[in-house]
Amino acid sequence: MSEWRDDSLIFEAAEVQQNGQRLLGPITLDIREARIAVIGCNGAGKSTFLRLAAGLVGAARGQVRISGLDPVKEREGMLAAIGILFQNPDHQIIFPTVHEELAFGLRQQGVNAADAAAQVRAHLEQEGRSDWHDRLVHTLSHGQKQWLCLQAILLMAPRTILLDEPFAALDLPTRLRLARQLGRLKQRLITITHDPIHAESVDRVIWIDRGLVAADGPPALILPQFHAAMAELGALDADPDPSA
Ligand SMILES: Nc1ncnc2c1ncn2[C@@H]1O[C@H](COP(=O)(O)OP(=O)(O)OP(=O)(O)O)[C@@H](O)[C@H]1O
Repeated sequence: MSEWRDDSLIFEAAEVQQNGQRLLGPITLDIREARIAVIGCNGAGKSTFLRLAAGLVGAARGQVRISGLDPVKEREGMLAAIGILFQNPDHQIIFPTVHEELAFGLRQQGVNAADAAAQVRAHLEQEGRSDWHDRLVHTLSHGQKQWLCLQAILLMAPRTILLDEPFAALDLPTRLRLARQLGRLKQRLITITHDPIHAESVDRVIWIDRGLVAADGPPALILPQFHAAMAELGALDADPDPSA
């Protein structure tokens, strides 16, 4: 990552709209830290924010620049710049077998078929899951599919990895293993998390509320405000009426 001259993620008054309705923004952020947590309530706009960063949705207004590139227009450049792990692995998986799924991203990055196959074998072996090579993806559990999707991204080694609640469906040993694996990575990680302990360990916390950045800064500053607001909401029997 350090060899790359510009690994910034810049959002300039960026807005996401759906059928003329604003889902997110305007958001203005300049992200250069290595470990970022994105926090907020259900429906706040966290996944939409990751999708905007990955170029899966375009900015209806304003702009997004990943390493200086427009993530919607520069799809090829994005393969090395950014990878995203969706909340639901079924939205991500394309191929019927584990080895095909793992090799796909590498092939997209221009690795030849033989080298991609060798890398996949070596990776599964290193993870102690060589027996998964020919497994049919539809026979995997939800958590196993999520693990597979993450391994596919790790094989591609993009400079920034976007993770939408990566631990949500994982059992404890896999979660601990994965946390260690992620902790060792040189890449930037931007993680949507509801886990307060994880959020405490990052360089920067971005709190999204009703499609806007409610607060942004070091965890020691942001998390006490966030937890106080969440405790207040949790004390109510229902969310406040947004139209009131
Ligand atoms: N394609 C869409 N069409 C209409 N509304 C959408 C669409 N995608 C998301 N939304 C709405 O945008 C808002 C933000 O959704 P988003 O998935 O980004 O929230 P989130 O913070 O990731 O929530 P959660 O923690 O529940 O995963 C929600 O109100 C959601 O209903």
